Amino acid sequence: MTESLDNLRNQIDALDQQLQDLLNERATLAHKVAEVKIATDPNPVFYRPEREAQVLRRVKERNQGPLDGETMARFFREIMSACLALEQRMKVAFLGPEGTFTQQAALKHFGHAVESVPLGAIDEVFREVEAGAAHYGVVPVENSTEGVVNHTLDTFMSSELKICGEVELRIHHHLLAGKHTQRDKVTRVYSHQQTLAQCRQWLDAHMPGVERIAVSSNAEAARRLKDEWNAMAIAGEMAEELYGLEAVQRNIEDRPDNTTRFLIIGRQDTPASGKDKTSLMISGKNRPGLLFEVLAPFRDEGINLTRLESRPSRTANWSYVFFVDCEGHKEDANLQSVLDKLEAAGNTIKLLGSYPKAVL
Ligand SMILES: O=C(O)C(=O)C[C@]1(C(=O)O)C=C[C@@H](O)C=C1
Repeated sequence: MTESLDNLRNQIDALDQQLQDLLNERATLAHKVAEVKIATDPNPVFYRPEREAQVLRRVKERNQGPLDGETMARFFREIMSACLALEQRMKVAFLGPEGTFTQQAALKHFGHAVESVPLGAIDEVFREVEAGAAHYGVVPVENSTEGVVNHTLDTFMSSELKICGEVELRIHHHLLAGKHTQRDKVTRVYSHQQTLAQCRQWLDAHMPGVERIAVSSNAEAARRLKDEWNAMAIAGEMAEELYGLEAVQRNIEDRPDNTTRFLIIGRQDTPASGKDKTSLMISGKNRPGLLFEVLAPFRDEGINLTRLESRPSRTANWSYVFFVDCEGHKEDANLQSVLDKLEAAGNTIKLLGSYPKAVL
């Protein structure tokens, strides 16, 4: 016999009560953790990315369903976010304005119990964290279609901040119209230059005569539709909602798996979480075989590289620095050995940080 609706709802009510009690019990423990941190450290660090990554990984591993592991991890993401806010409310600077994908990435990584602060440029995000005006910052670093965000890599050259996390976000772009847009008279489309590039084929096919105008962010593109009747914007859902726009066509990105990676930047090193990545900047004297020599120790130690980029060094023309991402933590013996070998060969190494691999 099927159970009555009332009976099932009574059972849900009882479980909700238990869940609520347990959540508050957990929050009380997090509060005690904060007291221990304050008592044992003159500069206590409340946000612990390595611990959060371990908790989220465990949630996914032990999950039995029917809810899937990803969904369950998102619940725990928010639970820890709220617990952390009881210890200290995090101020997280991001590449704004409100409604950017970077803000979406910040909330995906930290949960919603943080204060997110929009800033106008990538280097402003770095400076805000360096000055201690924000605890952490979030900046884009690469897109699966368009490649690296040069400005972010270049800013690391002049910053002592550490990478303490990464976030990946599936990026969907929508063609948006404002309340006043006359859809048959559109002569221009606004978006960030990276977005225009990610939608190039779609725009060629569907809006061939329309001028593409690059602006500072997708959110800025969306904002402009407020006072323009013959323009459209390309932006994501967050900007669409924030600026009250209407989607004319959804998901116009050329590649359906279009993904952007973001970095979390902070002032502290992050201990090992068990599944980590390390980012390095390596420069050496320009000579035949330099790149080969730089890469050989990684091969010898069996360390997998996940990214390799070269950028002008900005110290002399035609000299370059290599940005290398690899698996492992800087405290791992084999990575230590790579760093020793590279230094012994006269290269300059800047450790940009070891941090947990993205979990969500
Ligand atoms: O374990 C800690 O250090 C905590 O502060 C607790 C907790 C949690 O809620 O589990 C909260 C914030 C930290 O970023 C990591 C974990």
